[in-house]
Amino acid sequence: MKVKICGIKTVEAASHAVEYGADALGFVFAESKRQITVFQAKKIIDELPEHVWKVGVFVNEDALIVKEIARTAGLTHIQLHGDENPSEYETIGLPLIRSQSVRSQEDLMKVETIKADYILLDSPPGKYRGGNGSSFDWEQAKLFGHLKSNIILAGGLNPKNVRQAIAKVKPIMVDVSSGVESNGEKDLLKIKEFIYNAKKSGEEK
Ligand SMILES: O=C(O)c1ccccc1N[C@@H]1O[C@H](COP(=O)(O)O)[C@@H](O)[C@H]1O
Repeated sequence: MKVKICGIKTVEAASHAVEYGADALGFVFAESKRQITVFQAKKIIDELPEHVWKVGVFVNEDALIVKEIARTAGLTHIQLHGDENPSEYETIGLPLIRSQSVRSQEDLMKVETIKADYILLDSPPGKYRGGNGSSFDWEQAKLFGHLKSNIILAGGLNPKNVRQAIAKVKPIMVDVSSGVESNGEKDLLKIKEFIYNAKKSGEEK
């Protein structure tokens, strides 16, 4: 099971997450309490090992701006978390992760039409387009990861529920932001516990 820790804002949180086994780190360039600048992201990314995915999270940002941010910061993956058409971002030349809110089976049927390298299942937007700490009914997406091999599960995950979520949906990767924070900041113990619990639930894909 692969793990992405999103909303990274410090070298300390990034380096500990990698030490605990994170496969991917997310840097939010969209409107969010976790938003960082391209230069803050670059400073962190410059310290990271090559194998770790450096994922830029964007909401309805112009493709040329995304490309420039990706080049400057050293991103390896682009997460589109708004209403974007992924085909407009293909020329960036990086793997694309497209979010899909899950309210119903109809939402899951839309996944078939999305042309992206990875599909990220998330709860519907709250105050921000993502990172709101609320989960959707995983029963809706039961065993969806067995139907498609590129599913990332997100939305309200935390160290206590991640194993149950993985068992239900069978994703290739889990993604968390709010669930590994205390008082609005990344909590190193929660990050460690989340990664341990996710990796322990097996299902290497
Ligand atoms: O993390 C954010 O602040 C954020 C802001 C805007 C778009 C996406 C964002 N993060 C993504 O949201 C989901 C769910 O996060 P949470 O665990 O429920 O807080 C996840 O995919 C993050 O990558």
